[in-house]
Amino acid sequence: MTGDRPILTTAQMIAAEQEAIDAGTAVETLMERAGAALAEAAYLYAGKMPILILVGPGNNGGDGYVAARHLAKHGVPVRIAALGEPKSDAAKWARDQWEGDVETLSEETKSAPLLIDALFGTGLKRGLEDIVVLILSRLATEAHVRVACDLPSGVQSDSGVELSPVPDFDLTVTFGALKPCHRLFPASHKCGRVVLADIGVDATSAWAEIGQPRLAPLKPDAHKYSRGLVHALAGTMPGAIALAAKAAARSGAGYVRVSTSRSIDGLPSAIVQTDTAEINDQRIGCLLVGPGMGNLPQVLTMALTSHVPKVIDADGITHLGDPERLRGQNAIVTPHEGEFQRLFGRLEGSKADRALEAARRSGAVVVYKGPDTVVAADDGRLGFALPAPAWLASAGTGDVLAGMIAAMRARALDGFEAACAAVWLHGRAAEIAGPSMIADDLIAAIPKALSLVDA
Ligand SMILES: NC(=O)C1=CN([C@@H]2O[C@H](COP(=O)(O)OP(=O)(O)OC[C@H]3O[C@@H](n4cnc5c(N)ncnc54)[C@H](O)[C@@H]3O)[C@@H](O)[C@H]2O)[C@@H](O)CC1
Ligand SMILES: [K+]
Repeated sequence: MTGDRPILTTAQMIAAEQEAIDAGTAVETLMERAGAALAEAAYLYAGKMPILILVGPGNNGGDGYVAARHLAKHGVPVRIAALGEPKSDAAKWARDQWEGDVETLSEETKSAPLLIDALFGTGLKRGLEDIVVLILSRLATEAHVRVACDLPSGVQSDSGVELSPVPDFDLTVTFGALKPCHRLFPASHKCGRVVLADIGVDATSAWAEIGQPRLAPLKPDAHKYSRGLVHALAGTMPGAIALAAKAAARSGAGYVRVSTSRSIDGLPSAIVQTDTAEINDQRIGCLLVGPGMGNLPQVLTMALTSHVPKVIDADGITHLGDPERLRGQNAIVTPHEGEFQRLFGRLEGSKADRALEAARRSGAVVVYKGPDTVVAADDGRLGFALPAPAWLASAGTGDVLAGMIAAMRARALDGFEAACAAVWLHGRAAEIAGPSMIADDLIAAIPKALSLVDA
């Protein structure tokens, strides 16, 4: 995912910051850049409106003091309300640079049209005290625009979990790199727009946001097999495999074939229906099993005898039973939460940790679906999807995703890249299809989503 925006844990962020400090950049310089970026982003977003900045005791609060100084230069009234005195040297430095008053944050604190939350960032250790939650919630409700410094206070940076209730923000300005909480639910849906400011810290990681895929353009001498043959195995519910097969075809597979014991109505004539399995055909770029498979575990067992790359979805996952069956299968599995727990049990850690552990245990690429889909590979790569539209939660959209992944895999992307490309395109197709879409409309929107990537 070269070029995609890296996502750093708190430990990685501290290490990156330390590297910059060791190379000669003072921590105050980093804070100055962060606070200036926060001020600029807030000003560009909200314009000239009176501001209240809430500052905490750590460096997140330090960023808030710096931002106040920069915003005051624009001639807007800026007030600061502090939750305690600054504790770190850098935050004390930032406090000393601020020439205005500092109020004590309390139930009496008056709101302002623009609220900037610089209470806590990556250093949050526990939930906010109840009284602070209440004050923050009131001030957020009374503001017209809410901006979070680095991340909303109350959010645990590495997991996206809310350690205490968090209001909705319009904008989050983060520094150096995205953090897992910007892309993991529920925090991902509280951040609003996320602006990433460069503060001169070198951020590299095997974790990244899933960005726009780079698909090789079609070669002039392309033929149907070079574009990829997707072979789908039907089961008891043909509607689901029909959706997946159509999605594969619309995603650019050169040839889509469905093995089925009875004719499936409504499949385009371009999708070939066959009553033989043909799973050992060496031309197959990707085998697709699971959507609508129903209670026919023998279909999965047969698929697992084939050596071609495969996507295993839905009932296929349910019937796997043991993740070890995936080892050596060159497989991509696409569980939602319930299927994930059935296959891998209740794993520890954040969704990112769980996805990676599942990939290590199975050797498969794991597309762990939800409002915060992540894609994990057993070599440690982890992709975080952009927040997907909520209207994707409807019947058949998972079958469509499985078909899209199969098409990307069949065009010879590696399993991880194929899954990331399909997840990105699926999200964009959903945006194009709009709030009242059904799974069929999502398929119809795939060509427009593909045109965004110029493939
Ligand atoms: N890592 C980096 O490269 C940079 C980080 N910066 C800022 O620094 C922030 C991290 O700063 P810190 O590590 O000082 O952490 P924070 O500012 O998030 O807070 C840490 C302080 O809050 C206290 N604390 C934690 N949870 C609490 C709770 N629930 N109630 C009361 N007190 C609590 C801690 O004891 C500590 O004193 C980032 O979020 C970012 O805003 C920027 O200044 C620029 C550079
Ligand atoms: K904050």
